[in-house]
Amino acid sequence: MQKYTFPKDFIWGVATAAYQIEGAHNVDGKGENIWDRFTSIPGNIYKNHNGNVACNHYNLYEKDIEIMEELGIKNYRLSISWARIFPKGYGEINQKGLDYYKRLINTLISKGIKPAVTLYHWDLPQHLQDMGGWANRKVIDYFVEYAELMFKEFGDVVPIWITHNEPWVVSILGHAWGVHAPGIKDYKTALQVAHNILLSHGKVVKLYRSMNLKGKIGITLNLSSTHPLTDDEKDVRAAEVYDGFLNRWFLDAVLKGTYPEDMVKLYREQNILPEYTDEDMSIISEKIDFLGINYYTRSVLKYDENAYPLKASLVDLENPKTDMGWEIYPQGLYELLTNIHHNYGGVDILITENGAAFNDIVNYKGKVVDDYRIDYLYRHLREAHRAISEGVNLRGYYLWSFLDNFEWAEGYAKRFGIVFVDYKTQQRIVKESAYWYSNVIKNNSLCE
Ligand SMILES: CO[C@H](O)c1c[n+]2c([nH]1)[C@H](O)[C@@H](O)[C@H](O)[C@H]2CO
Repeated sequence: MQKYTFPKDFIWGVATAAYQIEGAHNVDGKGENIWDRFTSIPGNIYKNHNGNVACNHYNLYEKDIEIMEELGIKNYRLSISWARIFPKGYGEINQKGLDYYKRLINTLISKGIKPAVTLYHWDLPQHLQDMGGWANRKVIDYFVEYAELMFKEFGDVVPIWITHNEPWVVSILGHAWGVHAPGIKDYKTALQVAHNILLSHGKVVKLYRSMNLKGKIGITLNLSSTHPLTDDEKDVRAAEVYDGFLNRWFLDAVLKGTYPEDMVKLYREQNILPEYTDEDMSIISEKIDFLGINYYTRSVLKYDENAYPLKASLVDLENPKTDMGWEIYPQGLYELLTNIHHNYGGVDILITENGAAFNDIVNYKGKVVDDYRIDYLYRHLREAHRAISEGVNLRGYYLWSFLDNFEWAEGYAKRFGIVFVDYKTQQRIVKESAYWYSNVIKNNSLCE
């Protein structure tokens, strides 16, 4: 039987995010955030679901951490809800919110589970949105103030920090396509938001360095290997442009301190280029300790004369898909990892999200036999191992997600968890994929 062993100190973890699991949306002094507001508007979310209760992790975190401990999970990526700490986004601190995260993080550490904290996973305090949100450069300063408090409170016990989760999703889905909070549909605003988020990232990295903290800090980008539908030069160009739009705009800014020239030219021609300075770019590219990558699927592109602003459209192929409709394409992870390794100086990489939604059911024995998810995870970890064997500095993998949770615009209709959540009873059922992953962690290897 073929065995694929990972490096000795490889980080095996699971991931979640505050708004998707905590619930307690207006409890203990938490301020309103943009997802509380966005989900309260009928029509925005599948069946008007919201995160008001979610997995009730705010109250059940000890039970959830016990499950992690039983599974031998030693690393947990979580996010902090900014509005629980600063209800208005700045100024007055909500001590009960701070105390919750102290309890949560101390419980993890007491169980030997290392936290990796995402400072921003999409849940901007609504008060800041009311002043323009990320399109307003002032919000950058408030993010730095929030980060500084988090570093002061938890900097000595949290070894891994992620400034932002997926600036592309925040900017494009939230400010160009309008399908995420705050529901704006304007590309110029979206690209200015992306820039301001990247600038806030760089400022927080500089702050972290100035505080002489001993952990590692990075940013998480959602990346996807891009493929032309055909070898027609128009399709090839469409894939290149989409690669610039999704991947290179962010990778080049963070790791090279420049925006890619082809995209600057395109955005300038479309009059959607953000305002920025050379100093901004220098700050944005402050050296990071790792690049976080969220990978789920590849992107196949075709030329489309009518597609604004890229003249490129995603193609939906008739290939095996997850419940999200995303093609299952494990080799795309290998392509991405090797491309980044070769094009961006061998930066250390953490896969901060990879996983799959499937239509899980609880069988007559009360079990969730999610073999499809095990197959997805196996195939992607196999590609990760291939990349490592070819020299890629891949240091860890956080599975998305520990719990079934609120899947943004899809509400609770999509289950990504390795632990099933019955939202009516809040009962947890450990899925077969969790036991499988527990073995991978224990053996630090994949077995065919
Ligand atoms: C194209 O997928 C994105 O990279 C992506 C997928 N996902 C994400 N980003 C977010 O970081 C999570 O909050 C989602 O729950 C998760 C599953 O949808």
